[in-house]
Amino acid sequence: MVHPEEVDVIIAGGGPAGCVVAGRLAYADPTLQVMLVEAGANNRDDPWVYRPGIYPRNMQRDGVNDKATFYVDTKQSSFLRGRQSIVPCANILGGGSSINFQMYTRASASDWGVCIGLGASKDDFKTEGWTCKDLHPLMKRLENYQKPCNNDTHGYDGPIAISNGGQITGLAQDFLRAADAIGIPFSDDIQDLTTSHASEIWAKYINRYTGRRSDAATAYVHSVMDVQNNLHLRTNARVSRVIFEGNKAVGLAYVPAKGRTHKNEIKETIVRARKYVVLSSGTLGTPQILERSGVGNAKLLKELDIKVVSDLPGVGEEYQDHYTLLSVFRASNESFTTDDFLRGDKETQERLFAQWETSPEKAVLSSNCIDAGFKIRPTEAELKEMGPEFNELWNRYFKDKPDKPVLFGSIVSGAYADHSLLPPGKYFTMFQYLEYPASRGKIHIQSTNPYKEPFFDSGFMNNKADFAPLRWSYKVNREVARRMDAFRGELTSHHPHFHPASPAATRDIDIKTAKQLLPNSLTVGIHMGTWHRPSEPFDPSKVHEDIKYTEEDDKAIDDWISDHVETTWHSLGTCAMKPREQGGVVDKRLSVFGTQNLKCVDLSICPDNLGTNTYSSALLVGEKGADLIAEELGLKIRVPHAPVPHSPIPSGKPETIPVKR
Ligand SMILES: Cc1cc2nc3c(=O)[nH]c(=O)nc-3n(C[C@H](O)[C@H](O)[C@H](O)COP(=O)(O)OP(=O)(O)OC[C@H]3O[C@@H](n4cnc5c(N)ncnc54)[C@H](O)[C@@H]3O)c2cc1C
Repeated sequence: MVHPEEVDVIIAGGGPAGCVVAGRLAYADPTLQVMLVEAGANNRDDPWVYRPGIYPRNMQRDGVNDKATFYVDTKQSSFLRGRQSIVPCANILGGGSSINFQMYTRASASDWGVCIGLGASKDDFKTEGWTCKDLHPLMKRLENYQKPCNNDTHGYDGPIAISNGGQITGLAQDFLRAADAIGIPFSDDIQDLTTSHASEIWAKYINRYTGRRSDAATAYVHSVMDVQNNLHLRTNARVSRVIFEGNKAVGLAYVPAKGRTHKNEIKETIVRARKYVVLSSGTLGTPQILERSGVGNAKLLKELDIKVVSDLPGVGEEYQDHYTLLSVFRASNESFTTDDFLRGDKETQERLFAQWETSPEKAVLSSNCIDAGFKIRPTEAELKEMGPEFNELWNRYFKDKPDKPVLFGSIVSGAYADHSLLPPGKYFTMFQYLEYPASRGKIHIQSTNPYKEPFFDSGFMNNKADFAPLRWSYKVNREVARRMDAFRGELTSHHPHFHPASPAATRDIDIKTAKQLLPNSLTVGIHMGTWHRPSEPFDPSKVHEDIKYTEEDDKAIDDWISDHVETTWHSLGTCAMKPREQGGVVDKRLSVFGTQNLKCVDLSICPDNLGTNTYSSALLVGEKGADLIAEELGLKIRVPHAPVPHSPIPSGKPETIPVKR
């Protein structure tokens, strides 16, 4: 079908937020013409999208798998000891929801504003209409929650499936018991918007009946395109700029996804929008489109010879993320882990792929094998050891907001690593996320050419306050790991390099486990001085003492943080919703200051960080944006949404949302 040259609403970027806006508006009124323009490929029926367990492959950067764009720090960072960090970002319909790790969490109530169950009034978004109380009905509207639950904060009729997936590994239960032993109690549900120090079986964006990933395009866009013909999808099309008449947005220009044209000419296609242009190209995409269109810091725009439509110095500033550290541990040979599958063992792969085809409702691949996790806050004693910079932040930001965790931790049943670099054996990985870093970065275009890389400064660790909680995080996670029954040592390459004589020095696989792994080896356990420091053999009744760290050990951890801290892929904040004079880019209705008919609807609008894996928040911002636009168009959002397609349904099970008509 030829695409229309004019529609009512055009949306740039098909990530979670863009898919919600496109799907909700199109479904609300079948006469409304809506177009969604996405730079990446269509995700529909792509088995490398919908099978949950293959998700690590999405981070392969091999020139074939182009489901992600990799943003690299333009300059070396002194805060990272001269390193340039890399932030992968989705480049496919569904955005992050098509490639992410599918971990389900939700932001704390005070991240938005005062909410049910939370005593004090805390309001990080500081914007009318955006308190947790305002947003809670929308949080419920998007969820098809498939776990047993003893609170009423979740939703059951929405298009996004949330469940435990096909299986929960034994390592998860082991982790929960060990976490409890160091003072992190188990809870049924820590995603109730207020719990900030407890552990749980960690839910996933996976449909428990079909075993498929619950991505936003399938839930919101394909569902509508299956039953109506007013939603026009254009994929492999990169939006270059907004078309303005004066300061009124009247359309979009897009170019082919790859700049391979003759003589590198820019071949733009223009689509006009009668009512709204919506930018949903994500935290790193949206500010670039705005700047190419003349919305941004006037000084920068003039330097690039771009006509200024609205002078907004905040565009591209205040980039935020969560910071990940991961430490890898040896697991007992009896443990179930995904290592053989990820390593490429043929028999294991054939078996697990076949299992997913025949029994997706209970298959290993119907899971991300990230089955348990916790949110934590430091104790008074721990705070004393965390230095003045973090204590200042604590007093200002965390102390009076008891619903805010400082860190998330979760266990992966396998090594989240390149298996070609690992010795044989089984592993588990401790993921650790700093939820509210004080550091900030920025992104700005360097050219009007949409194919030219922008200037990017992740800003990772450029505020000293972020070192202490990450150092604490490493220690806490190590204490949990050491107390697990499956623990068989530390993979020393994936830990800080402590002095070999330090009692804190890491110890690798114990000799008994190594001999089981390599029974015919002539070298297991040979004396090689400091090269070989095996763990003690496993003793189920051992009582553990916490490891003591010296100043020198702490310095080794800080260096390791600088060398290895990474993105959590949770970018937000570059087009903040706050007053214009404070660097704001959008108002409370998500309209871009100084323009007409132009909205930003994605995580770039967050004025402050959100303590969560951010898919839930991107969906929520999309739901809120859809409501605001629908209201202005005089429409009402229809619930439940169009039935989510799952065809071909592998097991013959019907869709999970029973649609009553
Ligand atoms: C590898 C990875 C793992 C993650 N793991 C989790 C997890 O386990 N749990 C969780 O909750 N969250 C996770 N996230 C985060 C979550 O997926 C994101 O926060 C969420 O997708 C952000 O939604 P968004 O709509 O703001 O933007 P995005 O998802 O970034 O979507 C933006 C879309 O716009 C498109 N685009 C960009 N520029 C243009 C342009 N010029 N023209 C047209 N289209 C454009 C992109 O291709 C993309 O599809 C992960 C993200 C990644 C990348």
